[in-house]
Amino acid sequence: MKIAVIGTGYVGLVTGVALAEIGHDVTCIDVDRNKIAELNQGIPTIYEPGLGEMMLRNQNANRLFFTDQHAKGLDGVEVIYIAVGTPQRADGSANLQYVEQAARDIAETLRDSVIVVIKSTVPVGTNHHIKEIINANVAPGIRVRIASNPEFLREGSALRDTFKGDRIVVGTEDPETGNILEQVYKPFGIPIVKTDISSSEMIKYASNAFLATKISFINEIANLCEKLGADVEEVAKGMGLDHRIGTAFLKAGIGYGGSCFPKDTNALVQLAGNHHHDFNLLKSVIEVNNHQQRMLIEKLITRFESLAGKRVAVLGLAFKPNTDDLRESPALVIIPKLVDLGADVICYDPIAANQGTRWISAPAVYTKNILKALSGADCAIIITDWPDIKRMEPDTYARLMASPIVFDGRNCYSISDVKQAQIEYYSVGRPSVIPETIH
Ligand SMILES: NC(=O)C1=CN([C@@H]2O[C@H](COP(=O)(O)OP(=O)(O)OC[C@H]3O[C@@H](n4cnc5c(N)ncnc54)[C@H](O)[C@@H]3O)[C@@H](O)[C@H]2O)C=CC1
Ligand SMILES: O=C(O)[C@H]1O[C@H](OP(=O)(O)OP(=O)(O)OC[C@H]2O[C@@H](n3ccc(=O)[nH]c3=O)[C@H](O)[C@@H]2O)[C@H](O)[C@@H](O)[C@@H]1O
Repeated sequence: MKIAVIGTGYVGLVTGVALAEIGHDVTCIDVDRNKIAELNQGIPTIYEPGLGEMMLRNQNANRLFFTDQHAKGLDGVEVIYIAVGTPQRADGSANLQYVEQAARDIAETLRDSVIVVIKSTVPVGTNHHIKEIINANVAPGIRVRIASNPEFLREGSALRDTFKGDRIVVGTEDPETGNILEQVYKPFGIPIVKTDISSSEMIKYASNAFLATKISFINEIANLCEKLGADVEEVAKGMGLDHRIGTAFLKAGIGYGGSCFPKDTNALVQLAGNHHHDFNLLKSVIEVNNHQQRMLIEKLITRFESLAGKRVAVLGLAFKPNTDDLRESPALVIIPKLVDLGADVICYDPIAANQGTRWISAPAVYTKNILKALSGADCAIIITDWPDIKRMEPDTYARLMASPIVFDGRNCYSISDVKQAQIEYYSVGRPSVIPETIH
């Protein structure tokens, strides 16, 4: 099938590449000329393991094209995906200006009837609003059908999530549109949930809000474990083995970040409020997360009388491993606060180090060399559980640092391993380790 994808951010690019990989003829359109130029040279504009090879293979097979010209990209297509951003407005609601603009661009360019699929995460009611915009601007006689098809991929495992996802959700106004999209997706062999448009839009927000709730729940349990002498890793394992609960998303830590959980939970609270529904549970989930992101700093302040002049190594900038994305990363809260408290901050990230100065204005040094970051440091803070950080022997901290005091926001090491290394260790929801010699 001939398909266009509007937007080549994370979702648009992965969607375009995956649809080409299963045999469709795909053109991705973006208004960002620099991105299109890079993509046309076979350079992926996001960091995602395996994406570059798949992209190039499909470009070489003439199944995948990139353009900044809507007229060229939309010519003769049967299905158009909208995958542009829906960032958060100051009041927490979703900013729909890019989706609305994409709808106007489509309407002004269309010459034939099509199905417009909204893949961007949008509040309930947006698909109907977008259909109205298109119908108001499209040439007479052109029939546009609309469909909601939310995306569930995770950054860093986007290809696996796309090719081996649990379900594909398709919300339509009529069964025929649902059947056509079912054909588009058939080669993936993933169960397809066909539903109405409003339910489909809500499935996306409810899923992200539920996952965020699981994380804030286990983080609250972790905070309680610290006070009561229990170990949250043991608790999560014991809970998760009950199939009704499940082990996924029960990893306690420094709080969730990223481009979606924070924005989508806020947008759902706003949407509820607009309909006179006070979503108290979700408001608490957000509050718990905001506190969790500051929790390591509180521990640091309790441990040190003053951070003035202390050399602090921050390990990890990205909001999670396998991405260079810093959006809503706890690093954005923690690093400026450390600088404020007078610390001399050096930050390590294997992939995102060169993004540091773009995102954080407070003065800090950024490096891709973990040994350089740790050498001579007075304490270390782990923000991202990158595999190389997790693989590092705990006694490396003792060997390299001026004083091996580690605040681990991701529970990277087992308590028994840490006890064998001569380091002082504070993690999340587990007993602290303070070697005899330090007492
Ligand atoms: N990033 C993620 O992992 C996931 C994101 N989502 C949702 O998918 C949507 C897209 O997210 P991202 O890919 O992260 O967005 P992004 O902000 O990284 O990229 C959006 C792209 O759209 C382009 N664009 C904006 N207006 C345009 C227009 N009128 N015509 C052509 N291109 C245009 C921009 O230049 C940009 O390249 C959002 O609603 C997000 O909530 C859903 C699941 C996962
Ligand atoms: O709508 C979206 O954009 C996407 O948001 C999340 O995906 P993503 O943000 O890429 O990453 P996750 O792996 O879900 O992690 C989000 C945050 O939660 C944290 N997390 C995750 C799991 C956990 O057990 N504990 C925990 O603290 C991670 O460290 C990270 O900061 C969802 O998992 C995707 O299904 C969804 O499509």
